[in-house]
Amino acid sequence: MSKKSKKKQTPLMRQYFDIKEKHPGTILLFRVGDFYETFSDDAELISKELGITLTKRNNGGDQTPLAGFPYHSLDTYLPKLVKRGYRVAICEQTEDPDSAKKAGRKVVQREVTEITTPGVTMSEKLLDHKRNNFIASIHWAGGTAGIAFSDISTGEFALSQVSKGELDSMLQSIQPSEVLLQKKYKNKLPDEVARYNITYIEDWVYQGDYGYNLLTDHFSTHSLKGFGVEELEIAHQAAGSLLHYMQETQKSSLGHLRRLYAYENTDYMALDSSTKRNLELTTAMQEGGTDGTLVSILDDTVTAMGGRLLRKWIMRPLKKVKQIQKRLEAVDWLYKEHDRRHELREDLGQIGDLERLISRISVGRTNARDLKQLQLSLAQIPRVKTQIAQSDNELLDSVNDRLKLMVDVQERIERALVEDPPASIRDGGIFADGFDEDLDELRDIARNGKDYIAKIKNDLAKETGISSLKIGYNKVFGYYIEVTNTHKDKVPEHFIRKQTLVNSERYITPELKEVEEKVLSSEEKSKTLEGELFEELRLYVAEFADDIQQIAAALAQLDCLQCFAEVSFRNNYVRPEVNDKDVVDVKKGRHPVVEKTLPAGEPFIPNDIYLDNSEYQILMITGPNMAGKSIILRQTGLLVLMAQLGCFVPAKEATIGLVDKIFTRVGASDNLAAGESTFLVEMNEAANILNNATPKSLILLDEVGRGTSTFDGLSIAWALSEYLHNKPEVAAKTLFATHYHELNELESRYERIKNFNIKVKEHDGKVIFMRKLVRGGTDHSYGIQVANMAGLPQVVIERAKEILSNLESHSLDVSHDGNGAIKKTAAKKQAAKKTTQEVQNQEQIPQMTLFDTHVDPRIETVMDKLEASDPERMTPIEALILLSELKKIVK
Ligand SMILES: Nc1ncnc2c1ncn2[C@@H]1O[C@H](COP(=O)(O)OP(=O)(O)OP(=O)(O)O)[C@@H](O)[C@H]1O
Repeated sequence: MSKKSKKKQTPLMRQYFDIKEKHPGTILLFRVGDFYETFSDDAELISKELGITLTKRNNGGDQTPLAGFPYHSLDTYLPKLVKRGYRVAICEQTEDPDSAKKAGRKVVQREVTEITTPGVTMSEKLLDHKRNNFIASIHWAGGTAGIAFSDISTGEFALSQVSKGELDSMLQSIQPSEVLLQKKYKNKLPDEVARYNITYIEDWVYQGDYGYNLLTDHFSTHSLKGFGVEELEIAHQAAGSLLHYMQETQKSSLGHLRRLYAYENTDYMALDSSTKRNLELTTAMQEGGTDGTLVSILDDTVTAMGGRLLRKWIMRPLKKVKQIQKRLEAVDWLYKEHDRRHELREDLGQIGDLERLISRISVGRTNARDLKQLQLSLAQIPRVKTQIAQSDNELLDSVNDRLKLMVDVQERIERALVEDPPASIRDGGIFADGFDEDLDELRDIARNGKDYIAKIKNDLAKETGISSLKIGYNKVFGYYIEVTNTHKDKVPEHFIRKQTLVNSERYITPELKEVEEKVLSSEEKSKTLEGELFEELRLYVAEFADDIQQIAAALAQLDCLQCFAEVSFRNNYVRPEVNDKDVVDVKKGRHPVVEKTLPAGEPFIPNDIYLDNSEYQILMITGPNMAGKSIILRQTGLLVLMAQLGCFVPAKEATIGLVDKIFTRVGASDNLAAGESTFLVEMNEAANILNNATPKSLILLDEVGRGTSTFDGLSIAWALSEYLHNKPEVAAKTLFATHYHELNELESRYERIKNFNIKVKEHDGKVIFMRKLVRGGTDHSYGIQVANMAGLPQVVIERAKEILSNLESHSLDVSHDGNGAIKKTAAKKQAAKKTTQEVQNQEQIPQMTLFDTHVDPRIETVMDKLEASDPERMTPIEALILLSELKKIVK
């Protein structure tokens, strides 16, 4: 805005644009009387986003667009804007119009008091009580990313340094609602962060000692050694910039951010981002909600803190046998103690969200109800302690030790507040009678003002002997004493004459004025005093933020443990044996989610899985589409993961040799990252597995190679299996589900590869799924039968059968996927032959007669057409047209 145009503006608009300029990238809600107004571009934006009428306001001759809403609608509109990813600054009037007038100002002073952003908010309307709301900041140096994240609503603040490759998985665990980056990345956004809501910060915030100094200032420490994060220098910049941003937006001290901790990955099982997604731990792959996820089955926590911790646990299963056993033991005790567990659930259920309560209390965005809830929650602690006191269990004992009673805080709040305080801290009525003498007096005066004046009147009448003395009130003098002229001579000297009327005189006395002052302002004063007392109480409680945060952490842990016990009991899970050995042995295992979601009357068929590093390292699992291959794979992954969470598992018996990492690669069509080639995604994931697996890992490969031609895919799958078998450093336990029956050949060549299949029966041309994993390979796909069951037009099915039998009678061992689509084109034939040849030369695999070179050329054309078609997307008419085209070719 040029100076000239500034000159023309009205004072209010000038003030608006000045403040707006200081808060770039935010929507400025500008308080004008009882309204929050927006102008110019902001007005156009919010009118569109919130469906509010757009009007115009005179601005020094110009018309500026204007849109606003009443101040009491802030709670409705603010969350809407922030949920849509906007940052919103609230600009309040910081003085009343009278003071402005007295000071000769044309407009009242205004100030931005708070900025709410997707990642920095205390608003309950924006927060999900069972989820953290993290904001992260990232700083890259060389190949390392320093990352810091915080949830301002709970006081959590952590930092870490990871390789570029690990960053994606880390962000996946944290799922930040906002990511801070240096401005310099604006035009070259790194891939790992592209899908997040980015806020760009001035480059200097990430430079030099600024961040480090800001952190040490905030924590009042000389260094960060005490937090064990001194060495994480790259992450200091990230943590510093994050603190800078949070301070800027909150405009408060953030006293509840008490510690920094290093978010280390080494103590936890590694789950890369695709594994977290594929195993559907907290987010469903299809709709993105929680239905059908592991957390939807496991979460029966009864506190918000427990709910949030559970999500963190699920994203970071343990990797140390001792720690896992400790959790299992605690769960076991709670599992067996049914009565105690039920009572504990009741007691915990009465406890409010201590983490968020103390955060709000610390930053001052709170009210008396929060304090009351804190008190009532703390009052539950003795009951909780009693439930676990008898456990004689290491973990539960440690929880018990950390549950301090906080008697002083409780008593102070209890004494101070009324039973059911109001939501507002401005209107009084918060404090109990008897808590504060001055307040009692003020309330007494306000309540009994008239009695008080009457008493004074009686006292004065007695004192002066003027029985007709009256006390009256008018707006000019306030309270006054009226004495008729008859008694004028009895008026004592300390009466001050104010007015002479025909028959009487009016007086005041200092005592009367004092009382008047008290009566008239007692209500206002008592409100102000209550405000001060509240602030005092709030600050007193905020002093205990650290203790309360620790209690919250202990309660969250206890809640998760009882939740595992409850869920395990209800779902008939068993306690797994977790050890350091190299065997995963599950008897009658079930898929925790699928067993709950099958249609009524359809039982889940349990299966055994045995994996080790000496004989059963790679299980090659074949079976028709829909047989249950993917389910077996995922179920094994989830079972291992649950065991390492310290939860019981859906099985009859389970021994889990510790797994350091789980990798998954699921079928190409099951998971398509937008815009990326299916095959490329698949190969990236496969490469990641081969580069990072160890003999302690568990790999779940579902139809690797499906994204390319049969020969390429088969060759890759073959070579990959050999690599995992032959290379000792990566010889991980592997489940390999495949449609390539040719891979069954591997069993005879490699000692630790074993064939399994999921049994089906054929009856009247239909497939009956037995869902049983049995030893041995298969050589039949049943693809056409499954297509039939899926409702493909009969004419297509019949023709497909004809083509298949033709192909087979031509000894054309063409590999086809389960839907009958033939995977071969003339152009690819040469390349495919070459690939096979190369594989054969290098590895001397047995001769596979995949293609007969004496194929009728018409078949080639049919095959091309079929390959180009997608029966799943075809309408019956399109299928018929294709069929008649095919017929013409082979005529
Ligand atoms: N053990 C089981 N008990 C009962 N139902 C099962 C079982 N396993 C799988 N199912 C059912 O079969 C369906 C298909 O299973 P799944 O997706 O694992 O098949 P698939 O062999 O991987 O198929 P495709 O090769 O087409 O991907 C599941 O959605 C589930 O409803």
